[in-house]
Amino acid sequence: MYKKEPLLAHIHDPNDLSRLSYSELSQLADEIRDVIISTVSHTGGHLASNLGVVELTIALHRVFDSPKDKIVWDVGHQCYTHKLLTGRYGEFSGLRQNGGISGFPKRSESPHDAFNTGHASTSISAALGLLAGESLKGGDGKAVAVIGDGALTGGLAFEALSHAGQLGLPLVVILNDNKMSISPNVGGLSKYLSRLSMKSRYQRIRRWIDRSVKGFPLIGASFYDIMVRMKRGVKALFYTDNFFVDLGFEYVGPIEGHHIQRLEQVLEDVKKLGKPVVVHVITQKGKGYQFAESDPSSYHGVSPFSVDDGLFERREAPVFTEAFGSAMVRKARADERVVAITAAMEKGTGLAPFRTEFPARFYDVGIAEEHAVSFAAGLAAQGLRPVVAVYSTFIQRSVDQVIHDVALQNLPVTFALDRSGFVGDDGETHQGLFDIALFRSVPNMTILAPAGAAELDLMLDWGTGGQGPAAIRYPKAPFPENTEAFFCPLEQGRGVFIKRKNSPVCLAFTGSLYSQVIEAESILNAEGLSADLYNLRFLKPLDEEYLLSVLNRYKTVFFIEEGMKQGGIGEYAAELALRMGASASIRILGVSDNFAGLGSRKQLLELCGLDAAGIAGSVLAACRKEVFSYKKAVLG
Ligand SMILES: Cc1ncc(C[n+]2csc(CCOP(=O)(O)OP(=O)(O)O)c2C)c(N)n1
Ligand SMILES: CC(=O)[C@@H](O)[C@H](O)COP(=O)(O)O
Ligand SMILES: [Mg+2]
Repeated sequence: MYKKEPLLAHIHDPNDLSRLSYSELSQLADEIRDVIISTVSHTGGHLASNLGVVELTIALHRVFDSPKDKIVWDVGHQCYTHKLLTGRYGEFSGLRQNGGISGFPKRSESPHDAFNTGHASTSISAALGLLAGESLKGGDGKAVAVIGDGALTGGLAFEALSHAGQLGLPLVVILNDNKMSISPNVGGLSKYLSRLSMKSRYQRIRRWIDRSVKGFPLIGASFYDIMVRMKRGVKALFYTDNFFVDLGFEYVGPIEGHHIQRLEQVLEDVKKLGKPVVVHVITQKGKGYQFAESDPSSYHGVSPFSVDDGLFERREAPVFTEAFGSAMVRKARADERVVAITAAMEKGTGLAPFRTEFPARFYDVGIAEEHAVSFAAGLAAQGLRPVVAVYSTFIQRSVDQVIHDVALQNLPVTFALDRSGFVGDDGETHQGLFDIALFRSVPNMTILAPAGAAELDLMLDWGTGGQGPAAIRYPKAPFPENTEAFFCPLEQGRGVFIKRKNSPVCLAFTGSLYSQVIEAESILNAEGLSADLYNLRFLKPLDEEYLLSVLNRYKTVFFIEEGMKQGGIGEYAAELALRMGASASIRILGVSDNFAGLGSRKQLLELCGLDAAGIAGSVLAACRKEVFSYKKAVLG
């Protein structure tokens, strides 16, 4: 059979697209899908979302003149085709790998990446800012925000739509509607978009009328009036309300999102409109890969898999998320006040079994973390015990709601902060390194860090049974085998010793680093040193007297935390030691004042000296230094 010359390798810049025919563009789309599927099957990544926007991305790059025109990708998890068309085909095999290219847009990577994204619902604000900036500078570059129906459920997107309607700048908002967030999209907005799709007939008629009126300029005022009246009549019939139009946008759509030529025609039209416009595009998530088409949720973000049968590589051990999910079901069985809330992360947070057993006590609020927290506060004020299950990185959205709506009223809301610490391949936008520092300063707040599943269970009891807010932080990692110490009842503000041999050195650690600390101790033993191991459990509040007694027992205490050093637990202990005159010298191992980038959790722990070898190395270096200064002082 005749084999077609591959095209993708010859696309170095979006301008190269202009010389391709529509049949070549269709071949290019197939090639792009093949590259995405085969690469992601090795690297992991966001498969289904990317497969859904191949044609849309090609059309956008043919119509708009990137990088002069700015295309902002919401969340950015669907930017793979964009990367392949903007000179990164050669680097694509390093997708999401340490030293490779990011799975999200990065301005540092390419001038075509107009704005960094990763968290949802920022694109309209950012694109509007880019456009306003261009206009102030007197330029004529355009701006496009590409936002999914899921990301549009976030409040920030609505704030931006409102402002854009007010400014009236010619912002193009592409609403990529595939009826899916990670799970099926939820809420009134999702239903509204479906209703809009059903009204597509109106749009066709409206355009036909517009064309007819424009086409007969000399036909006289009376005919024009009739047409305008007819247009109003049609509007009354098919188009009673359009949210976007009411905000000051033109609305076009819905348009089939896998037909490059048709997309292009519409985009060419809206480019010339000179006012804000929403282009409603219907796409299929997972398009072109049967397993992803039939189960887009499971193929949203994937680990490596086999292309032929769609099966994922087996994970070695159960992870904290699963321990949390099972614990939640047990708590709900025992206490009917327990309810669960997720902001569009039902699967990721392990709440699917809870939802199945307690559908009436489960709330998916959409990508709306701020609302999730204030909503939980309301439930708590009614005597319920809400648990907001949210990734550490996404609770950053809700700092004010945690302070203003929950902590100020001392309401018993439990925050289950999954993915606390390094999350790996999503990179800097998703690392969960700030929660300790963000919430340690909040009065009434309790922060807990389990080292294992049994401890997580105890902590969930503590949170749901307590009188005020509690955050439980745990990593994206397998949980270690339970040991006796994990079952010790919790005592407010105190940790628990995992090993205690009256060594001169103590390693005090946040739970997620349990395995690394245990292994570090073995390395130290092999070097002839021993260390006591203290699992902090509580990161706030701390029983100062007790902590002081711990500090006074050792020559050196290492505080080892999977989070930022600034505002962390070690910093607090150092201040306590100084204030109360503790004898121990304090060392802090944590993440220094920097954003942690791409790499697996293992690689990032290594990079920050928080893996077993790094921890042991720091202890050995400190002890050697201390022996050296002792020798110098005592022996001269
Ligand atoms: C603030 C925030 N919350 C949650 C997420 C996790 N998340 C990433 S993509 C996604 C679904 C997005 O749906 P949509 O915008 O419709 O894009 P699609 O994947 O359907 O193309 C979610 C919930 C996020 N990135 N940011
Ligand atoms: C893009 C995004 O924010 C999510 O899809 C995120 O990547 C999910 O992370 P996990 O794979 O850890 O659930
Ligand atoms: Mg969607």
